[in-house]
Amino acid sequence: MIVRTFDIRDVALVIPDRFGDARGHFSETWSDRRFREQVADVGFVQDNQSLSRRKGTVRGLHFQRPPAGQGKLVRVLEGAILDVAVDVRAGSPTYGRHVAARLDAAEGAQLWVPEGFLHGFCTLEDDTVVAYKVTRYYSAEHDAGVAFDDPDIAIDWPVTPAEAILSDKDRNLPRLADLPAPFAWTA
Ligand SMILES: Cc1cn([C@H]2C[C@H](O)[C@@H](COP(=O)(O)OP(=O)(O)O[C@H]3O[C@@H](C)C(=O)[C@@H](O)[C@H]3O)O2)c(=O)[nH]c1=O
Repeated sequence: MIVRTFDIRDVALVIPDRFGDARGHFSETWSDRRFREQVADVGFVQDNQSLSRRKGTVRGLHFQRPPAGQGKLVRVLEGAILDVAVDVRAGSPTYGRHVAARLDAAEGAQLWVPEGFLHGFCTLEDDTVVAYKVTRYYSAEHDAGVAFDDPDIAIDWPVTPAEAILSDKDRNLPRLADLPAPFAWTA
């Protein structure tokens, strides 16, 4: 397993080993022991999966407010995404900055998005299936988000705001600066 780090502390790109043979390949996509030792000492309680039918679908930027904050380990089963994590930990030297990584089914790379980050993605192909493990259960009352095209965050999405396919909920999210407190984590 290869673990790549970024300028923003605690986010990581995880590339599991793949063992290929004449049939195809085999991969341990997550191991509790290895993940705790090499990436983050966290446990996961829920697995999520979404299908986005159209290329250019944007989901995000989402998070759950404390105390229901979630770390997410994101991977792609079919298709490809640009996956984004935005640091919103109060006091973090990289507050408001983000990392963006291409995740696709062909390579099998995963993005570790810790608690205290907004998360979102844009599909790069039709019929893209995203799967992710989360460290806390879904809580509708703590569910919150920030506009994917917030100019203060300035993510270089592969689609324009007019082209992006969004849920009604995501179309009406506030900017980070306008997010009602309390929302922040301490770095
Ligand atoms: C996220 C989630 C949603 N739901 C329900 C609520 C709603 O009726 C339906 C669709 O929810 P949403 O529109 O929020 O789904 P979606 O826009 O795909 O939300 C997801 O986006 C990505 C970027 C994330 O990071 C996730 O944590 C999650 O926020 O599924 C659950 O039952 N459990 C869950 O864990």
